Amino acid sequence: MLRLAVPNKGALSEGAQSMLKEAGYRSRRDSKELVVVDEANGCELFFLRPRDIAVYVGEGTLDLGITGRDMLIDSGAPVEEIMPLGFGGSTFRLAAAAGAMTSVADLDGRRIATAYPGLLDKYLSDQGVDARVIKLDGAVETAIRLGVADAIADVVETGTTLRNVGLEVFGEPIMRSEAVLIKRQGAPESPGAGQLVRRFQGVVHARDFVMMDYDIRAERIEEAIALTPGMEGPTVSPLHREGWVAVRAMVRRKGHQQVMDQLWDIGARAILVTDIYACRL
Ligand SMILES: Nc1ncnc2c1ncn2[C@@H]1O[C@H](COP(=O)(O)OP(=O)(O)OP(=O)(O)O)[C@@H](O)[C@H]1O
Ligand SMILES: O=P(O)(O)OC[C@H]1O[C@H](OP(=O)(O)OP(=O)(O)O)[C@H](O)[C@@H]1O
Ligand SMILES: [Mg+2]
Repeated sequence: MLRLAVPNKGALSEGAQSMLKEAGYRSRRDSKELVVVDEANGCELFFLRPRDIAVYVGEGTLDLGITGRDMLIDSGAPVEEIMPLGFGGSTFRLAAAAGAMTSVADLDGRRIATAYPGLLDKYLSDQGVDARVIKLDGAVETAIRLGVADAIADVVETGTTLRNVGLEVFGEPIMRSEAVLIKRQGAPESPGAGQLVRRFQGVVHARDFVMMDYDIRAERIEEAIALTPGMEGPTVSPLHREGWVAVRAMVRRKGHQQVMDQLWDIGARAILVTDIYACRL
């Protein structure tokens, strides 16, 4: 049976559960359920702290896991990313009191509080900065006010938490993260893993793309295909009306309104956009 680690709480938990549900796997009945056996799909789901997931997968006790890219790097565990999952996006950034610091070089000889010491240590040594890393468990933004640190390195999504305590980011983002599917480095493919990856890719594509249908005069078809090339190529079918064709193609959700404008400008009509419920490309 395929053994998969899923975040049990926190910022990645809901996204991971929706992804599993859309991919046809069983979900847990309540948040206290720690192991779910999905007989129909031949897999077992283990609900674990997101921070521990890379450790379990790195040890080889579990075949696959869903965690954050930042947590994966922070853990230092021997795991690799199979695919990004398109949710749980964040940046990992340095911050200090407004106006106090402008670049990473200002950190030399200073104290930096973080819940991600592995990730921060690696960054500081890459940058050649000698600073003291203070490891905290969370709510690190308060460490500056309480005099425990001069700067912090933390997850920033909307920036609201930083603003609320009068801190400002400085320097370039240390990294961009999102939820990722991971496996042990160099591990052979576990039975059932290929199917799970294809299903997850199907969910990611179904969210990223829309289906576009429209009618257009046959002589403008090449221009239309250039705008909506589809995957293997769009489906073009004859219309009952002489000289017209119907076109059907998958189009990226982002920017699909612009594509509709451009199709309209070359004479396309009855342009319809629909969500894709599921797909396998
Ligand atoms: N707004 C956000 N706040 C925190 N983490 C986020 C956010 N958006 C996405 N993430 C991602 O979620 C993961 C952190 O998850 P979570 O917050 O559950 O862990 P944690 O902070 O160690 O746990 P806890 O908050 O329960 O102590 C990271 O990969 C992070 O990049
Ligand atoms: O930029 P924002 O949208 O404000 O989000 C970022 C904040 O959210 C996370 O905290 P979390 O709620 O996980 O608490 P924690 O610090 O205890 O982990 C993170 O550590 C930041 O504090
Ligand atoms: Mg957190």
